[in-house]
Amino acid sequence: MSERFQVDLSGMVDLLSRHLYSGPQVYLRELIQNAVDAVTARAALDPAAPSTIRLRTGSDAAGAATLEVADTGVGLTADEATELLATIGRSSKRDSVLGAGRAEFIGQFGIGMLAAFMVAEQIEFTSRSAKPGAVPIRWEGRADGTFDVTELAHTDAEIPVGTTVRLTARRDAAHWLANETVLELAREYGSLLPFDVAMLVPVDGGTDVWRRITEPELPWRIAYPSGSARSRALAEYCERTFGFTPLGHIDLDLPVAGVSGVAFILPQAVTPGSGQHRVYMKRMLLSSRSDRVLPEWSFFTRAVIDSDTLSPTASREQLHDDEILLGVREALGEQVKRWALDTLRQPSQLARKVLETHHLALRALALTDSAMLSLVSEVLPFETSDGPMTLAAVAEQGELVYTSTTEAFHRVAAVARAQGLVVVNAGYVYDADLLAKLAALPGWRVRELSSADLVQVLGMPGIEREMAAAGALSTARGVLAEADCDAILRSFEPESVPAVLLRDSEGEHRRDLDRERSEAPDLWDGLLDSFAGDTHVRTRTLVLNDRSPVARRLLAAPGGEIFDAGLRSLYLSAVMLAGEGLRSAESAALSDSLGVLLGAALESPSPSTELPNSDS
Ligand SMILES: Nc1ncnc2c1ncn2[C@@H]1O[C@H](COP(=O)(O)OP(=O)(O)OP(=O)(O)O)[C@@H](O)[C@H]1O
Repeated sequence: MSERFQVDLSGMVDLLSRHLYSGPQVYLRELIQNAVDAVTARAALDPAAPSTIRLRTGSDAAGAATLEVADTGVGLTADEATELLATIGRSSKRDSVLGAGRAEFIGQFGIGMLAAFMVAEQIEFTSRSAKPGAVPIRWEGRADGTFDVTELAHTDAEIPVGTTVRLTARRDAAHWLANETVLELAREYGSLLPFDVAMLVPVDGGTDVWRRITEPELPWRIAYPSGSARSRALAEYCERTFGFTPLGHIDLDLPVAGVSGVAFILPQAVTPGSGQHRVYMKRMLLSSRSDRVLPEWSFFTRAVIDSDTLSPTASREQLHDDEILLGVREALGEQVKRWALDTLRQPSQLARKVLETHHLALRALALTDSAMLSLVSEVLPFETSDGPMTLAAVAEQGELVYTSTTEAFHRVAAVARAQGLVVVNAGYVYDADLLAKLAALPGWRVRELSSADLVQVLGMPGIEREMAAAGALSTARGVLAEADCDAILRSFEPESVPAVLLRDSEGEHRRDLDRERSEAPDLWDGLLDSFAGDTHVRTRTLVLNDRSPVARRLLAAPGGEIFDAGLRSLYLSAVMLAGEGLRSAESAALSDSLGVLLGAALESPSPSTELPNSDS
């Protein structure tokens, strides 16, 4: 003879609460959802039937907390109660006979009732089925896995069609049935349900009043006299729901997939990857922190989405990651992009605020889409050596040259500016990738700055100056070799910058020198050799500025301790100017060099600092 599996109820409840649900609070969602499904099933049989759900907390004779959820739904006969309520995994909503119109139901797994045992010692159903002539019944189930069903001899008026589920709290879970907790949870899960759901709550003066939990219509579907009235109402809804006043909103609508909603634009910048959207399934909250319904780059919004078609996981707290979800995510992402393309190109206060606040998100978005990339190039200001400019404006002037690190940008910005060369700082997150993508678009000439670019724009000093400084430069190269740094002389604006440091990791400078040497007349050979004699390719080059009085004075000074200290000071301030920061040995070297310079200056005070002779 074949036997049936035995199920240990407390083991099942433990399994659900620890491994399936995020916590005991979901018990209320399951109860409300069963009531909603029952009301939906009755409406399918009789569209004129009442459809209300009422919640009421209290306590029993022994003082244990209780909660009643009463619905005017389809109800249960004694046989159905025995079969459906006491069989784990059995659901009327998958049944071809009982589940007429089943696509309308939220429940489907037949395990939701078990969630009530996470907080209840006992669950009691008092129900009258909508079937003609049905006798009211009471089903009592206990946490130890036992249950009773009794038929009641009550009149229709005493027990109308529908079901009242009454939970008696477990001693350690009474707080889950407290009035304010139930009210908060009911609002969280059920506020968008298309039914009249109300709860009895105490008000000042000791009386109880029925408070409606549900909003009359999906907030984004309500008709308003004007667009601005609608925007205001949606902003208020956002404040109630998310606790922030949005910069604006984006309507989301995918009728083919039964998906609609609204994405609110956050008033502050947020870090990428923090998608926390509210997802409703047939208008019952599924998740308040979903990152699946919109693409990752839409982290500058918080969306509220309702769906008829997406599938929940069994915990009903996540979306099933299937093809439909993938399609919905992509299509909703397209709607966000379309909004950005339409709104941000036109100058408006909203466009300005969104660009200012969410430029990072827009950069992330531009990486995924070439239309967005060209939008970003037209509207987002980037840091350039000529102040903030859009990439399109930079490109208008010719080739777009950029540095891929902020350090490199700082190293060259002042000098580039003075030579009229516009350099874009692409050192911030996403920017170098953006420029690389832009380079692949037709009509764009984009290139990373090489030190050859700068060496080219820095003017050569006159031949006499080269000759005069050759010895000092050679000494300087000897001193800087300790820092793996080369030294050259150029003449450039601004004269207030005595020296700049170029990073030359790929040896561009070396190639540059080779090229110059091959093109130079004989007269230059010796000079250039004095730079290039050492075959070791230095990683950096200190470019001394022949227009700077400081650099000129140094090059005119005799070699020795003071020359070395002056050169090291120039080198280390160029390192700092490049935004590299000093290592501890370098700080010590700077301090030593300044000590030498100060010492020399104090030992031989210049005539101008001498006090005037009192006799004269
Ligand atoms: N308020 C109610 N009115 C009428 N029938 C109910 C009610 N609550 C539960 N039932 C019946 O009990 C069955 C089991 O409910 P349960 O919540 O365990 O599963 P479900 O709602 O079918 O699926 P899910 O696990 O997805 O919630 C339901 O299918 C339904 O037939």
